[in-house]
Amino acid sequence: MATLSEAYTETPLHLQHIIPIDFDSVEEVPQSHSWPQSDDESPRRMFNLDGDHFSIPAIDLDSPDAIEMAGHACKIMGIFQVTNHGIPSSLLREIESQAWRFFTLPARAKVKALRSPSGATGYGVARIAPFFNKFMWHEGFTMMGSPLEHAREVWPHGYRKFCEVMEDYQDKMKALSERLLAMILKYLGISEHDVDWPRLRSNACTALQLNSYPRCPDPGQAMGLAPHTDTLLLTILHQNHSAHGLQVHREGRGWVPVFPMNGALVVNVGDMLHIMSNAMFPSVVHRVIPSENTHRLTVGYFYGPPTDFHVGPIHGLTQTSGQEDAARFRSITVKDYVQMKAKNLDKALSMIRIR
Ligand SMILES: O=C(O)CCC(=O)C(=O)O
Ligand SMILES: [Fe+2]
Repeated sequence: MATLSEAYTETPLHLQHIIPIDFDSVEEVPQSHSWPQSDDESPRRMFNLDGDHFSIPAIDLDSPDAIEMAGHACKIMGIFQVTNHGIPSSLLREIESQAWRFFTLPARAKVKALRSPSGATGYGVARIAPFFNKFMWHEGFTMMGSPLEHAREVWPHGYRKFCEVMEDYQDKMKALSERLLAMILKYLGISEHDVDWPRLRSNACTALQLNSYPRCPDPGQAMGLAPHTDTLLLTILHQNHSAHGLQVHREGRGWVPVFPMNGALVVNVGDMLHIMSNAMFPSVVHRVIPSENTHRLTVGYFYGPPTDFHVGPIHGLTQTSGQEDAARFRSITVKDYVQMKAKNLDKALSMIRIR
């Protein structure tokens, strides 16, 4: 069976869409990174960190209402935060410090871990970069399992700790993803049999992404991460509590900030859960705005089914006879959907929509 990494080999990237600029060497936002101000998506037009006191629901996973609250949040917004999630705060601090250790290296050291043109792991610009004609104020490091090969290039004698932390974090995030997914299925009244749960879990596609948004001389002109939805089932994001920047798009309200909450992790619905829920859960559109004062680091963990798994509206949700419940998407393998998204970005969902 193909791995998630192999699903990306069909869409090789040019080096200009892999190597980030050397953020240490720029004193102003270069043309290549300056987003048009007339554009609807312009960061300046939408820049509004203080005006709106909207906040996404925070759910205590130990609470007896956690299932109901998580399901409801998926339905209403596609995003929520969780506390009492069981991830030790020491591990969150450690992963931040390892991410910091990597991103504060000089550019010539970071490129030793550069993603290969047809690869999915390693250091580089965001994978969505080729869909935009301006570059983002962002650099990332993607892992699928052990980062050993890349880490050894960067620190020939000091890679062990980095690898240990990244592997430990992925193990714990996998368990948390399974727990959250089981809660969500329960909320939907879906039995584990209906989604072939043991198979879904057995070879899950997962990825870990360290994100860095260096301090930006003019954040109003720059875009940290352009608007997108996440591809797999669920994303769990750790953002440092002092670092704002994540925004979600809300119908009728525009861009609203997701303020970090100390110790909480952000969970959002991705395209595959949107498809499986037959569009009951929105795949939340989100983006990141850089800051003038803070170098922001975040850690995203993406969880999805195995590459050969067929993703489609869950049978139990489409069984009733009413039009409302008829399947809205055709079913597609994870591998095909990942490739379709790599080639078409936000058009991918509509390409499998049948009503
Ligand atoms: O860094 C963030 O706040 C969001 C990251 C994100 O959306 C992603 O990695 O897909
Ligand atoms: Fe995302």
